[in-house]
Amino acid sequence: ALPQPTALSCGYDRPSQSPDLNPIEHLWRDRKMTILVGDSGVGKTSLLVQFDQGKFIPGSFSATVGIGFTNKVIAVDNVNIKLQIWDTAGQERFRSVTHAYYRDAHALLLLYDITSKSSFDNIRAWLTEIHEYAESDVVIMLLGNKADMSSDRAIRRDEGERLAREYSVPFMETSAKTGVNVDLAFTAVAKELKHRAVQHPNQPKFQIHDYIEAQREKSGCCSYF
Ligand SMILES: Nc1nc2c(ncn2[C@@H]2O[C@H](COP(=O)(O)OP(=O)(O)OP(=O)(O)O)[C@@H](O)[C@H]2O)c(=O)[nH]1
Repeated sequence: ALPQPTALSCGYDRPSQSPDLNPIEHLWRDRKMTILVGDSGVGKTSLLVQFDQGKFIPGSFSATVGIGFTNKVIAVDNVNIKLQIWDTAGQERFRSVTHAYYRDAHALLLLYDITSKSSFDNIRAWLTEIHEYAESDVVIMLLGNKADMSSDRAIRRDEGERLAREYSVPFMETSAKTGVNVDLAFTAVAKELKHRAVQHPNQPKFQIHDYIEAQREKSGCCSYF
């Protein structure tokens, strides 16, 4: 049995699949499980707090213990997509706990810290784990967090882009502190999940790239590829 959620917990009900519901109603009922993963300290909890509450709590770093989740509803083309976002502990000693959740994940946001070379170098190992434990059609997005700390940057943007391209996953740099690209990252995931569930349930496709591109053209906002 999976351990109960700890921090951020606000109740968990499994999606129910009633045959007399149309696909849109199923979407409303279903919660799309999205998991934040990456080394300890890259900013997973901070990213979720910024997305959920629109704030950044500076100060001392307190590592997540175990795993917890929060629910968010994102309107995508008049359909409400419920994301159940799980914040995992990056520390090695909790790794076996988080592996158990990969299998049920619809989406994974994989973070590194642009000021930490080791967190970037470990992305390949994270991707290996994801491919081992998660479903093959899981939506994966690579995020280079702490984009506000450009003076301490250890990983150039193009290095992040290159790695993402190598694994065919979308990429952007985010800042949990300033909020840059935070909403966009979660919205892009929600759009992709809606696209897969409603329009092409059997043909997963990274429409997410197109969406990010369109947003960039509209606002000039985003660091992406
Ligand atoms: N400047 C800056 N600091 C950040 C950002 N995101 C997180 N931090 C800081 O980095 C430290 C670690 O952030 P957390 O969100 O706790 O990291 P985590 O990935 O959840 O760590 P674990 O729970 O151990 O896996 C904290 O001191 C945060 O304030 C960011 O975008 N910019």
